[in-house]
Amino acid sequence: MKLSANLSFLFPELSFQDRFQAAAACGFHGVEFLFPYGNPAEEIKNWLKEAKLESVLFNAPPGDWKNGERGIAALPGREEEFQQSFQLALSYAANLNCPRIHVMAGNIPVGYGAHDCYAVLARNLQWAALLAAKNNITLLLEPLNPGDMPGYLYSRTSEVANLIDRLGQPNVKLQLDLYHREIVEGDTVGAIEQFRNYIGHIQIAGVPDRNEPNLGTLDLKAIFKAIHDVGYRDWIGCEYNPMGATQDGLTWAEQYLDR
Ligand SMILES: O=C(O)[C@@H](O)C(=O)CO
Ligand SMILES: [Mg+2]
Repeated sequence: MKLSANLSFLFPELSFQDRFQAAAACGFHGVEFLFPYGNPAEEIKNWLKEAKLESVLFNAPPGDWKNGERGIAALPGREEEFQQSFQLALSYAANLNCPRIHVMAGNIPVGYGAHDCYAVLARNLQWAALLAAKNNITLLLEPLNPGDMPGYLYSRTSEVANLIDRLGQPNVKLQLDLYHREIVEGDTVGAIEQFRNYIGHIQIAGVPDRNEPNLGTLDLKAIFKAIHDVGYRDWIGCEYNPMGATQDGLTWAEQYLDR
């Protein structure tokens, strides 16, 4: 298992910069984060280099996060802003040598239905996928549980799989966050098997509290077996809120970390 430290969640007591060295000291070789845009890409590139870490994943700009926006890729009337912000994400990806970008669809706006949003999202993704392909980048779509993300366009795995089928772009994939999956639909092991061919990235956290994956109801043994058995050998993002010091809570991951 290749575990990636999600630096937007882990090491919350440290500055964003210091989280890179902390992840390396815990034995991670890859890191991911939600939004890198508060720092110049060159700066983050140096932090990665100094800590000998790979950049695994980050999100395209989500719109006005503080005021509740959770992505703009599916928002009618925001197409130009989407294209500009996606270009910014691409430039960060090029600088950080990051092969994955999570594109957040957004919440269904008042006055529109899911159907309108899917039409906008499909057009935006067709455009973005071609551009990303030229840069060897995979775009990811992640079903999110409505408790954490009320109003988000999709929460079910099959909704994203159907969209991926309709798009027919080989570099648009599913970001299967096992925490969201378990909360919304359960049968997480079944999802790993059923949606194997759609998966471009996996994330993990304990259910239902989003702490360490071993705290809660997830059957980690069965999950790791399923991930192995379906032949997934890529990154698994540790995207959870540590109960205490991050390094103390990594006992569940001991065998997969280089320390
Ligand atoms: O699961 C999550 O919350 C993240 O992976 C994300 O990208 C949206 O916040
Ligand atoms: Mg996630």
